[in-house]
Amino acid sequence: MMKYYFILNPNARTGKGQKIWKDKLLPALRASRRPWKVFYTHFPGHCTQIVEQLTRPGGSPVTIVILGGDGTLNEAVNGIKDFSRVSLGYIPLGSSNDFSRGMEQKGADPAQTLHNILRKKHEVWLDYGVVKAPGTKEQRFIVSSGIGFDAYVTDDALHSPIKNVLNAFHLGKLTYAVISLKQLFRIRLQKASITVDGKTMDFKRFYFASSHNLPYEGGGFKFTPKASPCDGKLDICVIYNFFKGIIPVLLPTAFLGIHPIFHGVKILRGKDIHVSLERPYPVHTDGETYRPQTDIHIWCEAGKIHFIY
Ligand SMILES: Nc1ncnc2c1ncn2[C@@H]1O[C@H](COP(=O)(O)OP(=O)(O)OP(=O)(O)O)[C@@H](O)[C@H]1O
Repeated sequence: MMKYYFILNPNARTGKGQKIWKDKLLPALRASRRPWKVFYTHFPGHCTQIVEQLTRPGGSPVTIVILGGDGTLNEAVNGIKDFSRVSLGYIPLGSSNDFSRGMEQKGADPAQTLHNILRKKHEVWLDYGVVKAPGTKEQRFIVSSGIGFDAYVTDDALHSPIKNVLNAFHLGKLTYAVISLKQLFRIRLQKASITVDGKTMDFKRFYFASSHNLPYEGGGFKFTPKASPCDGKLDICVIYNFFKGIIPVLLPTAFLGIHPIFHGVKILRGKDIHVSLERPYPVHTDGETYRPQTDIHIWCEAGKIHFIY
């Protein structure tokens, strides 16, 4: 019988995920009488290490179920060695949950999702994206990867004390708005050249380009409303040529996915993308940031992930 491996980030949603695991999922799993094992992640990068061990070429088929947020799911996708013998399940226990929002899994009862995974209620072969910059390791993403303003905001939100200060005053929901305004003042706009499947376009006053496997990022911004994780392509949202004062008006419209009505928003689609800048901008993959880059190559790996839900 196929063994189920669960990987739980006990810190997801600042600890609430672990409680859901203990109270709801563990009893259901015990009652299911399936062979299973759980791993707890102890540090960033740990999930990738566990998945690497479980999916080494030559082993038997495994089902790996991730219990955490988008960051833990990203780590799992980055750890898979042999896709052909892995089935992946996901029970969203994180805070932003852009993956489950895009898969229309958001709000689903965790115990019901577990039940569906054990019964393989739905099966699909998902694409994932890859980013590569000169001299760096390839980085996979399952939701989106952006370069520019969105990555500045992500990076600031991960490291800035503003989040804790606002949380102390019960104003945590304002974190992204405050950080976005701060980064808007700071960003030095520049020209960008973007090539999609061999066709090059130039953009002046460039803010960011985010390449998407699924429609949402940043906790609900529907930057690419029509992105599909099963079409073998990525949708790219490019924001450019706006006066800075317009951005606080533009960004809220992205929650509804109606921002493409503005000049200065371009939605592109393709398999192979190059972004080239004059000065480095930071990059994020599924909300985790790494050092600023001037040239990145992004591409889509089609239908590699056997996903059950
Ligand atoms: N034991 C741990 N201690 C600290 N950080 C951890 C631990 N285990 C995993 N992490 C890191 O925490 C990061 C965020 O976790 P995760 O995405 O699961 O939850 P979240 O932040 O609540 O949700 P979301 O990413 O959807 O906002 C992961 O990228 C992972 O690297």
